[in-house]
Amino acid sequence: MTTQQLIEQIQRKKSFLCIGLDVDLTKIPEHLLQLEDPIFEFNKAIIDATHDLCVSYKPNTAFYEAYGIKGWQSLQKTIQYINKNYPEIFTIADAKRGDIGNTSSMYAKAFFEDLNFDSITVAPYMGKDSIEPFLAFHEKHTILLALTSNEGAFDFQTKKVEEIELYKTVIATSQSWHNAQNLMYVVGATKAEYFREIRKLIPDSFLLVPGVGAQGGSLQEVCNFGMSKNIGLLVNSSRGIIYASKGADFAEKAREEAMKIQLEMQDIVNTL
Ligand SMILES: O=c1ccn([C@@H]2O[C@H](COP(=O)(O)O)[C@@H](O)[C@H]2O)c(=O)[nH]1
Repeated sequence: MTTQQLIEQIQRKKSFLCIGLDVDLTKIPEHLLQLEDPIFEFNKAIIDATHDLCVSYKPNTAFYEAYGIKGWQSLQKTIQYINKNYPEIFTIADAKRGDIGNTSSMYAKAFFEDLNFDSITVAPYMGKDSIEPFLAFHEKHTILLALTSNEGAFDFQTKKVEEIELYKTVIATSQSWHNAQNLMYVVGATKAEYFREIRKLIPDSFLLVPGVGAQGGSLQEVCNFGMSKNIGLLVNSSRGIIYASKGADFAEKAREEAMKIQLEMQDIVNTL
């Protein structure tokens, strides 16, 4: 998917919501556990109930890898279901990969070609040659961890190296890499006060923003400091939406939670 197609979808739906599909079998309704593939059935119901309110789904691969080969099959069925039924949706494999070049090429093939995701999250720690294999893919997007939502982000990411905070060096340096136009960045909603500085470096890049909902980040603050002229944000909530109810009404309740966020986003989009 091109960035322009993503922007058009945001304008059409008046939403920049990304719903995280982080399926934990201990948290889903019990009646689903009797089915052949409970993870896929859960995702399918959530997707059918929310696809018009969001522009993106983000399965975190850990929640699938944890269930071995069956988990990978559920992930594959989920992405195929989205691509077939809701092709306008921007899909994110939250896999946080990155390795020496030839290994990164294989990760890129796995997620972009075999699974056919639109994007993948990657860790910048191994540098340029670990990320450029992902950037080489046409109409695919590589989402670099810049300033993450967790407390541990302060251990390294905000530390200064030669007077500059590491997350700023990651952002500025990565902009010089080949095909840097295919980069997006992860910035946590819990770090809203940093968005103004980040926008000075990358005024137009898309930011994936996890951390509203269960982690307590504020959508309004993120938008105040982080919005670009084309919105430029994909704000993610996972647990806050998909686990709104453990009963038979789980999909309906997930829709209600997604709609609360989308209505807030609609007001924000309308002010542009
Ligand atoms: O900085 C980061 C990077 C990734 N995540 C991931 O996003 C979701 C958030 O889930 P919630 O349930 O809405 O808290 C999850 O998959 C994280 O691994 C993040 O939270 N922060």
